Amino acid sequence: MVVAESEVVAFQQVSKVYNTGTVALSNFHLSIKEGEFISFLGPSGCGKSTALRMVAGLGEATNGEVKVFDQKPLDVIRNSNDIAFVFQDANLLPWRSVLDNVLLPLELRGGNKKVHKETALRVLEMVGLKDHLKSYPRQLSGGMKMRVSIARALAAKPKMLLMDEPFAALDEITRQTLQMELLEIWRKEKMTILFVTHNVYEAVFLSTRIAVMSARPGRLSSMIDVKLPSIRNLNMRTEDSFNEMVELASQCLENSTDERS
Ligand SMILES: Nc1ncnc2c1ncn2[C@@H]1O[C@H](COP(=O)(O)OP(=O)(O)OP(=O)(O)O)[C@@H](O)[C@H]1O
Repeated sequence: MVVAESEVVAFQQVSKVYNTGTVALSNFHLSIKEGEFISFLGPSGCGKSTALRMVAGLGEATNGEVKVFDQKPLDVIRNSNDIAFVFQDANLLPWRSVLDNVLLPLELRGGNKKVHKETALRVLEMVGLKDHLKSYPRQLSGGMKMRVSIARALAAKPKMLLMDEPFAALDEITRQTLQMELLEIWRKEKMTILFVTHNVYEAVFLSTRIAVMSARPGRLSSMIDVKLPSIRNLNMRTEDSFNEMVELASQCLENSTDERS
């Protein structure tokens, strides 16, 4: 189990109003500690992606402040590789092989090509793609494309992984396999993971804590400590303790939706 220690992300009374007038976040307050696996759970349009994107420096707070490693997110992005982002769409370059897609961000950074290749091979092995190095995206299933996308993010050795509904487009079996693999990577690499989902089961299965957000404008409606063993496995889903957590998260989600009125 990774021990949560210092604060790595702080949302301090953050409000976000887009120039269309949409209030996406209102007084959003949350502190995330090193090594946590935090899911943002909430109804569609409640500002989950907006919050996640702000951690990556993609959009500034209208009011309040977001701090990452006690710095402005953009400064972290500019000066380090500490943050990596995985989107729902794998966003691979179709003309580059699996290996070359993972190598691209490393090449752009410059440095030793041999070391980059070793790094790329290591992360591709972690996601189970070492036998597909020369394949092209068109030859891969949706799950394999997502594995490449995760490998590409891991290649930079980030301290924090931001994931915006990465498994939403995958079938249930692939989704479960990737969830298990992600937990394994999280444990081995000792990263902090911020994960957006609107799937209650997924949030409970993956997270150490769940930030339940209320419908627009998004606020933190409740924080759930997921009281399950730190090592998760797929059989847990049939256990009472798991289903009780799902029940609790569903109830919080329902209450957060009621807060709209
Ligand atoms: N660039 C933008 N300009 C204007 N409005 C935006 C922009 N991005 C998001 N919004 C609006 O802000 C609100 C929150 O959007 P956001 O994508 O953060 O929600 P979400 O909870 O991630 O939604 P979903 O679960 O459907 O992906 C929505 O009403 C959305 O339409």
